[in-house]
Amino acid sequence: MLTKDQRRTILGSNRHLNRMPTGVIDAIAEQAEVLDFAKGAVIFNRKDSSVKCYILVSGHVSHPEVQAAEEQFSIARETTTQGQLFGWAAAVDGLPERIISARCDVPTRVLAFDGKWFQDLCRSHGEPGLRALQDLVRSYAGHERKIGGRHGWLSLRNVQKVYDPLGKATVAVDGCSIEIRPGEFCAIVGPSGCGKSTLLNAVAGFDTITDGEILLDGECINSTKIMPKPGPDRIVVFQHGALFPWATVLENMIRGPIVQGKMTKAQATKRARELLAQVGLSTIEDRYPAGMSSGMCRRVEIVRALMNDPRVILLDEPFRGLDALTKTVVHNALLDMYEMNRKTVLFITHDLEEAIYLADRVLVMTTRPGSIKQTIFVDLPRPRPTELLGKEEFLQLKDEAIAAVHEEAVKAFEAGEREMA
Ligand SMILES: Nc1ncnc2c1ncn2[C@@H]1O[C@H](COP(=O)(O)OP(=O)(O)OP(=O)(O)O)[C@@H](O)[C@H]1O
Repeated sequence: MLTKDQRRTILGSNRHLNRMPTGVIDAIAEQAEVLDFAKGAVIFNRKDSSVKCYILVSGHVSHPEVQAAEEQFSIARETTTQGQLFGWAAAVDGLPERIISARCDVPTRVLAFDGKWFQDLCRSHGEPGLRALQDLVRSYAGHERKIGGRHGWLSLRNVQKVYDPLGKATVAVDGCSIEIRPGEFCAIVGPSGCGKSTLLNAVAGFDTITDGEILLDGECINSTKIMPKPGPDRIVVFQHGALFPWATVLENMIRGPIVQGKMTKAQATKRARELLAQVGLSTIEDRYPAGMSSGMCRRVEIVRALMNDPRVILLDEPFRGLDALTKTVVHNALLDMYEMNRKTVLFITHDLEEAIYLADRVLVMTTRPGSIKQTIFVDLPRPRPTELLGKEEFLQLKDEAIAAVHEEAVKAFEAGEREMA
């Protein structure tokens, strides 16, 4: 069972509810029922006259009627993030017909409350409550982008990349499609050479693609028709540190936004200090990279990535080569940063344990030419304590990932043998 405090925390993680008067969250925490559904169960279907609202606690829910095109800015095809609200459509007066079904893809837990009661509750909190309810409806019903909602929707559609050095074509990636929702933490794993970095470089705008398209918040950022370019909306953190050795931590943090003309020195310094304080690094602002451990440097790089308020953070094996203990520290630093800022994260790694510990969803790639072979939904609640690494539910997901990657690694090895023969 969930305690009232736990319910409050989950409800408070919904940014719309969080903007309403605190009485709203308290009242829902009081009223809501905790419901558990098995894999495959239907929470409601579109013919239902149910007027319940649901908040996801854990699990994964699909809404099959939502079309890919609408998904871009409107109702989600999936409910995957803790605190996400669904099922509201039938409950809200005056909303255009948009009643969808909800089916559980994995065992799912929700907080359920009566929709009409919820509307009245918002009204009873007066004008601010009503306005917040209208915002909530508008944003979930298709105007999220127009009202300046959350950014960072990444769509890779049928992406292909053929490298052609000296005329010997290498098809690195083919038919690769991925949708990453704003604020989702998505990890990509796969055998060596399957095209992970190729995908990340294409999203970052460092390289072209030979077919398909990549969109960020609906805008095409890479296709055969446009020349991709990197931008401050996509920040990359690489395996090999990229701090300026001649600059202090603070100078490293503020340099980018100042050079790009995005902030004055005073603004950048203020922002940098806020971010360093958020992750407990205030005391090291005058240190130089050479005087810091590699783990500490990596933590600074992660917070530096937030300076420009990017839409997406791209991490290419950022922790490769760190020892196990340091990895634990940087993982927790990354999770803290993610909890506080909820940016869309695309994380590439060989380390399956790391992928599951950090991500909401782990995508396993096939051997080259790479495409998505399997999706592993990591329905483990956040925040994630280190003890989770030994828990049965964690180990099961890890086994699933190991089996999927191993199969592909064997194929890659056999293909390599054939190429050598
Ligand atoms: N610039 C390039 N020119 C030619 N081939 C390339 C180039 N970059 C990558 N490749 C090839 O494309 C394939 C995918 O490479 P990529 O680096 O994306 O794989 P990866 O999954 O990130 O590998 P790893 O896990 O080993 O880092 C590999 O066969 C690689 O040799």
